[in-house]
Amino acid sequence: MSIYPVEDFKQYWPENPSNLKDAVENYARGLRNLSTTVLGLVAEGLGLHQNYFDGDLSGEPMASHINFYPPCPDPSLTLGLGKHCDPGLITLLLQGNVSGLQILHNDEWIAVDPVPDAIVVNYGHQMEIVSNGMLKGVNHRAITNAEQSRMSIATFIQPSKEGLIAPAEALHSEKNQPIYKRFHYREYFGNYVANLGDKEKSAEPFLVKCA
Ligand SMILES: O=C(O)CCC(=O)C(=O)O
Ligand SMILES: [Fe+2]
Repeated sequence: MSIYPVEDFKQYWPENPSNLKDAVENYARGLRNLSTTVLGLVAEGLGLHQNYFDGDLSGEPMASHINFYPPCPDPSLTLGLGKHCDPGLITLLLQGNVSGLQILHNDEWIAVDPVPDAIVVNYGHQMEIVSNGMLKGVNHRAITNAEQSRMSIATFIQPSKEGLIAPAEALHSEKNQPIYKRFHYREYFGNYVANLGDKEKSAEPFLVKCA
């Protein structure tokens, strides 16, 4: 569901339970502040201006996916959510207290176990592109377990669809050429959906090819 800007979406949220709208509003505002803080710190860490990710680069309305994974009698037979990389800049993930998230690192799936009240920050694919490959959009998936159901809420911070994406100028040079061309996020996103979240296939048309 779309959660931010609150004024644009509050009218569409369910009326029941009666405290839901206020709870979602608090959550949405809190997550927006958190995302601004995190993106400011990441920008600084990359040597960019603290406001680099403000505006179009994080301008898409914030949407939350509420994922519910029922217990699965034989988890070896199915995944809760298959391997993918989130498309945007960062994803803020609340994963409750049941394990299930795994990230792919050096061809190995590694569990990211929940920490009480903590929010996981995953880099999305646009972060990799804007940082010209310095940061990596993380491939991840969710597994099921036989005993407990699991719920997670993933909130996506993404560029506006008409926003222009390109490696930040300060992060490439004569020696360190840009890996990606400039493109509109809309073009990427269409490709992402068509390729079911596959990073390499989604970015293929936007790669700078060496002659
Ligand atoms: O359930 C999880 O931990 C992961 C959810 C996720 O990756 C997503 O909604 O994009
Ligand atoms: Fe994801």
